[in-house]
Order: sequence, then C-alpha cells, then structure tokens
Amino acid sequence: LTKDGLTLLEIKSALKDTTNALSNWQESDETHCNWTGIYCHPGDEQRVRIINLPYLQLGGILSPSIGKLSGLQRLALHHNNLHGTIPKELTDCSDLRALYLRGNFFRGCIPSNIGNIPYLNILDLSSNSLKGAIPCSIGHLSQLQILNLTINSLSGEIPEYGVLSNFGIYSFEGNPGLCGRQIEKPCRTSLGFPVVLPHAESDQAAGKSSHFMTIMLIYAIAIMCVALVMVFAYLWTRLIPKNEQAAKRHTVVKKQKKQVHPRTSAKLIAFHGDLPYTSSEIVEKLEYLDEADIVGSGGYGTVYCMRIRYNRLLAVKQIDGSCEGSDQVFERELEVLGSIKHRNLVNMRGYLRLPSSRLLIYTYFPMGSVDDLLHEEDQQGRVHRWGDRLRIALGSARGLAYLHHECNPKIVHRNIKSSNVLLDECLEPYISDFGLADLLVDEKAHVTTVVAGTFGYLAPEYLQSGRATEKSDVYSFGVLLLELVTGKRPTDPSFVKRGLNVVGWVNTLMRDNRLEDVVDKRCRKVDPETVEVILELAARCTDGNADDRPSMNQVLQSLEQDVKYPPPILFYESEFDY
Ligand SMILES: Nc1ncnc2c1ncn2[C@@H]1O[C@H](COP(=O)(O)OP(=O)(O)OP(=O)(O)O)[C@@H](O)[C@H]1O
Repeated sequence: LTKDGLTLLEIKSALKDTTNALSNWQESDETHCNWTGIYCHPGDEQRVRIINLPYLQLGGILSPSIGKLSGLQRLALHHNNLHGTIPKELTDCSDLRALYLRGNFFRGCIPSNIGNIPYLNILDLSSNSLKGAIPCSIGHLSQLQILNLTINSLSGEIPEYGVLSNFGIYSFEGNPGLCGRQIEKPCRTSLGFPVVLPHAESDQAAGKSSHFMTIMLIYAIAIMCVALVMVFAYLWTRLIPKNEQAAKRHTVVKKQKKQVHPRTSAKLIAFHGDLPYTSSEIVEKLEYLDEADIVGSGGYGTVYCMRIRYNRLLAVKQIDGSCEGSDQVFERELEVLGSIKHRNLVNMRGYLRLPSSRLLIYTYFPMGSVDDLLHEEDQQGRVHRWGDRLRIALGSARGLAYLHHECNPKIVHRNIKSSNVLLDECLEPYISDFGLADLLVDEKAHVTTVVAGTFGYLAPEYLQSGRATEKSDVYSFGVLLLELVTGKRPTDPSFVKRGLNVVGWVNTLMRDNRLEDVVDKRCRKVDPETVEVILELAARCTDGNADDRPSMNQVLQSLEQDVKYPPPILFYESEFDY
C-alpha cells in the first residue's frame, strides 16, 4: 500500500464499522483504489480523490489523519453516527471541493482555519451539534456555492465577510443563537446597540470602525422602518373593516371557519415527536395556502407545500372525502405508518384533524419525484446520468424490500410508480404513500379488492382480481425499472397506439436485438452491460405469472451484486458526462 492507503487504514481504525461496510479495506491489498467508497485520481492511481461513505452507520471519530490526503476532492460521510470534533487537520486538504458531514453527531466548533481550503464548493455541516461562532474564514472560500449550517447550536453574529455575505436564511436557519443581516435578525441589546461587533480579521482592522458605523446606520433605518410599519398596521386594523381583510385571504380551511374555529378544534398527532410545531401554528399557515402552493393532486387528495418556522418546508396532503365517524382506528393505523422509518421511505411526520378535513404532514422534497425529473424539462439534466438512474433503482428497491420483508405486518404498497418516488438533493430516492392505499381505499370501499394503483404499473392479476400482493408490487417495480431505462411513461402514446404497454414494447425491441432503441436517448455514458442486467431483472419482475417473479429481497440482492455503479458525480464536475 502507498501512503494514501496507509492513511485510509488510520482513518478506518478511528471509525466504528458496525455493519462491516469497510471489510474490504485490508492492509494486505495491493491497492486501496478498489476499496468500498474510495475513488482514486484517474491519472495517478494511488492518490485518493473521493471518499464516499454516506448512510453506513459508521460510528467513532473522523481521524485527524484525513489531513494527509492531499489529493482529496470530495469527502461525503453524511448520515452516519460520527462523534467528536471536526478535525482542524481537515483544512490541510487544500484540494477539497465538496464536504458533506450532515446528519452526524459532531460537536465543538467549525475549524477556524477552514478558509485554507481554497477550492471548496460545498460545505454541508447541517444537523450536528456544532456550537460557537461561525468563523470569518469561511468568507475566504471564494468558490463556495453551497453552504448548509442549518440545525446546529451556532451562536453570535454571522460574519458579513467575503462570500458569507452571499448566503441567506436557508444556510443558517435552525440556530436560535445566531443573528445577523443574512437571517434578518438584528444583533443588538435592548438599547439597540450591536451585541457583537462585526467580525473582521486582523488584516481588516482598518475597516472596522467604518463597518461599525454602517451597521449602526442600517439599524437606525431598520428601527424607523419597523416603527412606520407599526403605525400603518395600526391604521389598517382600525380603518379597514374586518370583513374586507378576511375576504383578502385565500383559505384552505375556510369551510371549517363557518362551523367552528379550526384552531380550537384541531387535533394534531406528531408521530414520534417528529413535528416540532403546534397545531395552531400549522392551522395558521394553512389559512394562507392558496392555489400557488399546490404541488399536485392524486387519488387521495391535494398536496400543498407549506412554509413553516425556521423556513422549513412541509408537504401537506389534504385527504378528500368525508371524515365523519370515529377516527380512532384510522389514527392508530396512521401511527403505525408514522413509526416506519427507513432511509428510502418518506416519513409521515404528523396528522392533523380539522372539523371537516384531514391532513397528512410530510417533509417536503423540493426536487420532486422521479416522474417530474424524467418527464419534465430538467434544466441540469442530472437525472439523465445512467449512474443516477441506477442508484434511484437501488434505493427504491431498498425501500420496497423493507416494506415487504422487514415490517411486521408486512406492507404491500399497491401503487408503486415514478410519482411516488421522491428525490432529495443528492437524488437519493424515497418511496411515498406506502400504507395509504390500504387505509384510504378500504375505508372508502369497505372491501379489500379495490384496485388502488395506477394504470400502466398494475400487474395483470391485480387488475383482474383487485387483490394486491407483494408480487403485484414487484411487477410495478419492474415497470419503474423500465421507465428508468427507457425514459418513457408506461403508457407512452407511441406504443399504446400500437396496442402495447411498456413491457410489451421493450419485449418486442429486445426480440429484434434493438437494445440501443430501448435506452433513453437523453441518458449519457450508458454502460450496455448494466442495461442488460437491469432489463433482464425488469423482465423477471414483470413476468405474467406472479409466482415466477422474484421477491423484493431477491431483486435487491441482484441490484446490489450484479450491477456495477459508477461513482456519483459531484456538482462541480457537472460538465463531465457519465
Ligand atoms: N412530500 C412531498 N414533497 C414533494 N412533492 C410531493 C410530496 N408528496 C407528494 N408530492 C407530489 O405531489 C403530487 C401529488 O402527490 P399524490 O401522492 O397525492 O398523488 P400521485 O402520486 O400523483 O398519485 P396517487 O394518489 O395515485 O399516489 C405528486 O406530483 C407528488 O410527486
């Protein structure tokens, strides 16, 4: 092993690898470049370029040895269980371009010399327990495009130095102790003076006093503006009739208002304390939702995007239909669904019952669904990389296999399709709407044999009998695989008008050996070998005979073992094709 290989072993020895994810990191190996999560520089095979080990339940600490990896460009350790501090030696990795450490348990401060990493594009330290002030040196990172320090315990004034002045509330929210212009929260005492003088490093000392005067001036103007707004608000409430104001509001819950005030009769259930908002806070925001906030509507109702405290976004699904009768059974079943947690499943965070409507509350996914990204104009073309599509297939299989094989009682989804696979900003997939078909369709129809799915994805036997099984989900998953390969909706008019669905269409092309016509033309750097593996798997999933289809665990095993995944692409490399 070369120097970098030995450094990786030092890093491994500080980690707690409970799932044996790093079992192939062995000192006896000739090269470290084939180790899990390690990618070396193409021209210089022994220098580590990427460490990509997210979601592996790694515990322990991040070793200061990391600083010895001088060629490291991307360090992605998000969503593990890492503790300790972020080592200051990390700042010796002067080639670093992307740093993802969110979703761990790091404590202490952000290293004060972080500005020594000149090329850093992405700094994502969200959801740790970081304390202290934000170092001014972040302002030196002139290439920084993404900064995520949300949900920590950082405090003091956000420096306005350099690139730090470009970031707004989305970079800093969820840190109650922070103040500053970027989050529109003035830093001042009860007398109106700043608590903390604007940060400046020694070489900026000369500019300090004029900066201070500018800040004072800004505060004076801000206070005058607030006073003016208050005067106007007073006149508004006094002079404009109440009913005229009310008429200006679009309301989602206005129906209830006539009967009984929703805030007093709303019942909120937050599953596993996952929703740190009160029912009146949510109801208040609901009152201001209008058509512009509609994300889409489906078989069960309309989905709205709602902005709440700390500028967090929630997706609120208003369930159609009456809500008479006892809610007890319904609520108990919802609680079971709310307790299901897996990294590839959309977590239901709460349920709000109002006098005449019911709302399910989820985290909002701003990247939308696989359906959106495949079939709507995608500016960045990110989902047109073959590697991304493969990883979407893998993550979705993990989520569905969990529902079928790990949940007790098992959950048959009944409506697997691309609009029910949501994506986060790293294009990690999350299956949504699981368990709802059973809960809502049965509730409406009082029978279990109602077809709940979406045409094009439905297994033939499910269409005929109305009885959903794990194997009918496997069929729908096979259709999803075909959608990812072909980029076509399962009911694309080009083959539907010839009397075929996507399964029949692909079968016809494969029979004629026309692989190149099957694959989505927009997809870049497709590896024909993996296409064949996926198509073969999709063919088994969509077998006309349910008994001959594999289980989801077998599908997952095949995706994990038979498919070679290209390394994920970084934002800053977006000009490269894959
Ligand atoms: N948490 C969420 N974040 C972002 N978008 C969402 C979220 N949940 C649902 N959506 C989007 O809202 C739209 C409506 O979703 P909904 O689940 O109600 O219907 P659907 O998936 O289109 O059909 P069906 O009711 O058959 O599942 C879809 O485009 C879906 O991708």
